Amino acid sequence: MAQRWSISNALRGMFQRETITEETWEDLETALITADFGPDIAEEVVEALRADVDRLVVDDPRELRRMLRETLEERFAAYDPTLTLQERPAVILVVGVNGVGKTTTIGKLARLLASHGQSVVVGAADTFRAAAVEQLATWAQRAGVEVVRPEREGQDPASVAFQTVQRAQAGGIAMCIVDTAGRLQTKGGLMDELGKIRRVVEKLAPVSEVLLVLDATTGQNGVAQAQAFIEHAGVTGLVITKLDGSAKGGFVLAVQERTGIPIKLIGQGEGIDDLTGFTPHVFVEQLVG
Ligand SMILES: Nc1nc2c(ncn2[C@@H]2O[C@H](COP(=O)(O)OP(=O)(O)OP(=O)(O)O)[C@@H](O)[C@H]2O)c(=O)[nH]1
Repeated sequence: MAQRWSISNALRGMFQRETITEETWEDLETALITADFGPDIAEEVVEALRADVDRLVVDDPRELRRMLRETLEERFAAYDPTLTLQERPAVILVVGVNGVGKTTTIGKLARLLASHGQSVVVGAADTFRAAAVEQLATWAQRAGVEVVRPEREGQDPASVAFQTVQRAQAGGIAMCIVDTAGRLQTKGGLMDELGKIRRVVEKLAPVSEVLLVLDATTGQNGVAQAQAFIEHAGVTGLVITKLDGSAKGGFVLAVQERTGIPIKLIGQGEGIDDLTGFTPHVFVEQLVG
């Protein structure tokens, strides 16, 4: 089944024509803008392909499809999507605004790492809401990994993060994933708290990854969210969630290029197995069809 974010349907008419015409280019630009690549990237892609088509004297739209895949794949692959988890323990902080899917992503990631034979502990440094702690504990149980809870409601999140890393070190646990409370990128005090969590954790161990979770359905607004987190939390990778509910496959490229931070994981569903690494080749095959 075609992914909802695929632009293959939008491109269908274009590839059914016998030759490449002016309408072909208009259709392509519209398809790219509709998919939320943003006007700048859409224009750049169309211009680059136009130049190649002229230079190589191509007039078969099927050849243009192949060239479109290549151009997009090259742009997607300009960043390294590999998670850097060599430290022991490898500490991963997960940050983002409210409701983007942080806790769900942690459950899925814990499962993914555990299925590769890694021991994992997750820490509930979202101490504002008791329900958030329980939600994380439920995911940990599903993933078959340990959880460190706050000792009391409202405990300093940095101290829960600290205790989670201590637990990993004491138990020889390889991976330590810390959940943080959702926060609006405009709330300065809460953003500073992320810096504190990081500094406190670093007293024990280096932070291997700071993953910023972005909801694909928010589109270009996600870029503004990303900038503030990048400034305050030293983000090393992006996780794009809810792509299954989005028609905005182009957002993935736009956010990566505008922030300069690689996409490392993609969430496409609410189930525990609905998280994958980001593979530009596979993504573009599905995107262009
Ligand atoms: N369709 C879909 N839903 C998702 C995905 N990831 C998360 N969700 C849903 O998004 C909602 C919010 O997810 P949470 O994991 O609670 O989000 P959070 O960022 O931890 O939320 P706060 O702790 O309130 O900031 C839940 O209903 C999840 O099931 C995804 O990839 N696809």
